[in-house]
Amino acid sequence: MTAADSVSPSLDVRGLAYAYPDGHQALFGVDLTVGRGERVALLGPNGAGKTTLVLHLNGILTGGVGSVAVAGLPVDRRNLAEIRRRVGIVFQDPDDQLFMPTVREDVAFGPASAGMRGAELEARVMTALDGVGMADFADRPPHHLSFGQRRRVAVATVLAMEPEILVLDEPSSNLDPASRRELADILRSLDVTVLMVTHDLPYALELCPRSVILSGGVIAADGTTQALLGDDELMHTHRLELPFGFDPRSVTIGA
Ligand SMILES: Nc1ncnc2c1ncn2[C@@H]1O[C@H](COP(=O)(O)OP(=O)(O)OP(=O)(O)O)[C@@H](O)[C@H]1O
Repeated sequence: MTAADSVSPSLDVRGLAYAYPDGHQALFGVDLTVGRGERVALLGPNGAGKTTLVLHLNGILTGGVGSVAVAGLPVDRRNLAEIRRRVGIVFQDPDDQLFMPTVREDVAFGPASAGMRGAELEARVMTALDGVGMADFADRPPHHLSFGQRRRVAVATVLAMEPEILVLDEPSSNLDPASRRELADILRSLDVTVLMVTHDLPYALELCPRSVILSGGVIAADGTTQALLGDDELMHTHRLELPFGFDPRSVTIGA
């Protein structure tokens, strides 16, 4: 297994342009660099190209113009196994990621597929489950857990691969306020680079010091989440709306 390059940024996207096979151009030259340990929210209206961008990060989509590198390693067909270890994507529906009889087996699946066995595997699984506060649930069937607990286990399945970057698609969706807060605390406690795609702007503000707005297939803004969400004209232009009465200056951002 290639060691991740410790000097390069976690993610380096340069000039990424992509048209779907039907000819629809979804990305028009995206540049995005995310440094080690940063937490960045990827914001933008429906159809902006956020999913298209994310699917390029681990090579699910390829064939566009430009380049994507993860910790210095270019995303291309020859590197896909290592890239998929480095880029952990947590999809919106945890049931897309949980399919084994027990939580432990689900979390073990990735590292075991990469050849890990025995005490090393068990330690890896328990560290990942501890990280999301689910160690006590290791022997439970995932389908007996609540939605919020299943989402945490889905995060653990990705953490067990010790990714360079954790990509979360709408992590707060369908969570009650307590689960939402608990997941935010967990994500803040992790020592990993985070890219979070979300329409939940208060959650972006709570978790991510930096945000990027993708709109019409281009990066329209990149700055502190507080500054972006506080810019009424920018928000209006890109169809981003804060909940009524929400003042982004009133939130203390967790570093
Ligand atoms: N398989 C596909 N074939 C053709 N066009 C597609 C395909 N998937 C997405 N698109 C188009 O590409 C554009 C970007 O879509 P994408 O799903 O990346 O947006 P998004 O920002 O993730 O939106 P949302 O917030 O609604 O999830 C949209 O215009 C969409 O219709």
